[in-house]
Amino acid sequence: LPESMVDSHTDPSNPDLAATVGRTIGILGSGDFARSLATRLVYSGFQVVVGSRNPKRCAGLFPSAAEVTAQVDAVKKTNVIFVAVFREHYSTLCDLTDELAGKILVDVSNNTEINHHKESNAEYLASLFPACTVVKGFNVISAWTLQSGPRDGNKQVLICCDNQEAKRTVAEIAQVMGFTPLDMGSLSSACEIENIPLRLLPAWKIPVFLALGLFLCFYTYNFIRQVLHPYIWEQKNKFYKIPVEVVNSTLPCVAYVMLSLVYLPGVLAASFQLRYGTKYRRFPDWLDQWLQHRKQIGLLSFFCAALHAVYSLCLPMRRSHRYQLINAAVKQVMEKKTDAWIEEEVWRMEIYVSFGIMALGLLSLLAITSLPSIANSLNWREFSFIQVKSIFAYSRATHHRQRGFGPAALAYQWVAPATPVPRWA
Ligand SMILES: NC(=O)C1=CN([C@@H]2O[C@H](COP(=O)(O)OP(=O)(O)OC[C@H]3O[C@@H](n4cnc5c(N)ncnc54)[C@H](OP(=O)(O)O)[C@@H]3O)[C@@H](O)[C@H]2O)C=CC1
Ligand SMILES: [Cu+2]
Repeated sequence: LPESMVDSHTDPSNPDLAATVGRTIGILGSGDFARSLATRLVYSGFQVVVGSRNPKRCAGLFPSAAEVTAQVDAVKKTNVIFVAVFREHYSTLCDLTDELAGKILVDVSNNTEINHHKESNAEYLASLFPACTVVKGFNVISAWTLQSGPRDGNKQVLICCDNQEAKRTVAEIAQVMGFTPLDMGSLSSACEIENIPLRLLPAWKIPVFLALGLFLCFYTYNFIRQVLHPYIWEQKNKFYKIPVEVVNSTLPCVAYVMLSLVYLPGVLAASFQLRYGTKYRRFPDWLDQWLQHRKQIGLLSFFCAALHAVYSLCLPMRRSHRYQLINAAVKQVMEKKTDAWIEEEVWRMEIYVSFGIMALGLLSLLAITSLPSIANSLNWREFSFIQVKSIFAYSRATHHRQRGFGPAALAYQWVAPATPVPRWA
């Protein structure tokens, strides 16, 4: 598992950090990424020298504090060089082999397809320049993020390299730029790091399929009950219920089951830990996976509940509802009844609607506090106050505090992962 490099470097008075500022950093290439990187580095207090094949043409595009020169000159002036060039053009840099010898090259490149090439871009660069130390990093950061400054949800820079010293240097640069460096180990992890920006919402795949599956099951059940059964046994045509009413009775079922699936793995994890008497034993893989998907499952549950609320609000807008109302009124007139008020029914509905609104309110609170930017602004007690006490009895919560971060605390968290996973995952 990735080990965060932050802890040992967070101290701003750290002499290593102070030494990085004011240092010269080189960039090869003058494209979007190079420009954003140069801007960020200049803001962060570094000297920047950009090496371009055509320095005159692109000098105006860079901040004035950055020096734009020929590739050879730029390389000579610094020991750390970001290669902001596509993989396809790495070989054109071979003219610089002598000047580059002994320096740190940072490979920031991405691919257009997962596992497109046999070896990762970084390993390819390392094979072209055996006398250099290649560090993989920054590819998970977009040019836009670089330019606008690191934001909460997108702060981590994954770094890997075979040389500890070089990795440390690049990690320090990332830190001065306001990012959170994350040590991903040796250069052989580069392939994994290069695949990250290409994955489409990896954490959402299982939860989305789960939600769809549940929806399908409940929809079929509700369809049989509300439409098919009356049709077969009473010859009543209720097919108009398919688009709204059946969907509306399906959504809360999905929301409830999903919400219980958010809390169930915590309980299982707690029993697992109690059974083995330790929290230092790994959970089985399926449980680990499940624990890590709780946030997405919870948010999908909220999504279904929110849709259910909108559908419910729209129920009286339908023409079918209007006809039913008129028919009932006509029927009542024919029966010469003047008052249709049934006290019990009225109370049932009032309470029913009120509870529904409150449940949705609580669920929104859970969903909002599970967003990283908000969860980060709460401390552990505040977080558990909202996540735990808004739902469970206070006695359970005091029980957690005695157990610290042990099994019981785990049981009721919605989002905190059992194992440290990178934020972007
Ligand atoms: N754009 C983004 O958001 C991100 C980009 N990256 C990576 O950064 C790298 C650069 O991307 P980006 O800046 O967007 O690309 P651009 O096409 O905008 O820039 C590429 C630059 O490469 C330089 N270059 C050097 N040698 C050659 C050559 N032989 N043929 C063509 N160009 C050459 C050129 O600069 P000059 O003419 O001055 O020599 C050119 O400006 C890529 O590897 C990309 O995967 C990674 C993360 C995000
Ligand atoms: Cu409801």
